[in-house]
Amino acid sequence: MTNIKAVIMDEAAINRALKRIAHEIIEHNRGTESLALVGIKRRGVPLAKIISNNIFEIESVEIPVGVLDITFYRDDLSNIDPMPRLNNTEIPFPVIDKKIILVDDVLYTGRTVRAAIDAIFSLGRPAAIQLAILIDRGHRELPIRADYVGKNIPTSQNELIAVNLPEFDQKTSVEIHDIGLDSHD
Ligand SMILES: O=P(O)(O)OC[C@H]1O[C@H](OP(=O)(O)OP(=O)(O)O)[C@H](O)[C@@H]1O
Ligand SMILES: O=c1cc[nH]c(=O)[nH]1
Repeated sequence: MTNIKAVIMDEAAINRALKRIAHEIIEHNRGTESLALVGIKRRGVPLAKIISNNIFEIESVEIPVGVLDITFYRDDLSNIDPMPRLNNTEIPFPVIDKKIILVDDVLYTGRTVRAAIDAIFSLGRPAAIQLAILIDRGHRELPIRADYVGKNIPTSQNELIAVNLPEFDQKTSVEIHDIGLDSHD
């Protein structure tokens, strides 16, 4: 059971961050040439679509959105493989020579993003891969960093970041939860 400790971003704050990220992507890449977005399921997908819509509002250019489904592979009900694996890919464009912007809701250990980078390279050689994240909560276990960050939220290991989006959660917010690991200290 987790307890909500605080609401860190409301809908307006999330929308502002995603508009800023759209501007930063355009600025960093000096336009939209060769850009493509890839959302990591589940919550990275609606975020990638919002960023694509925001870029359209700014530049009147449609940036394609692909989907990667990466989950922690379980070999039984108790053991979780330390490396997340690719389940499914819906990338409706060639990745060769594209500047791919990976999009996810939370960056934590970096293992999901590592699997996503592997998945992209298995499809071809992109010109570049960049990373857009709504929340960077720290605790990286791999040398991975985001190029575009909605908000940095320093956390402890006994906290959890919950990104709520209407597609899955019937609300739009970012919450910090206590997962109660300290309850017996
Ligand atoms: O940096 P990492 O340690 O890999 O953690 C980050 C990942 O964890 C969450 O996914 P989750 O497996 O909870 O699935 P969800 O997107 O369906 O919430 C989140 O959406 C990221 O994809
Ligand atoms: O706090 C976390 C860590 C990984 N994934 C999440 O969605 N939240």
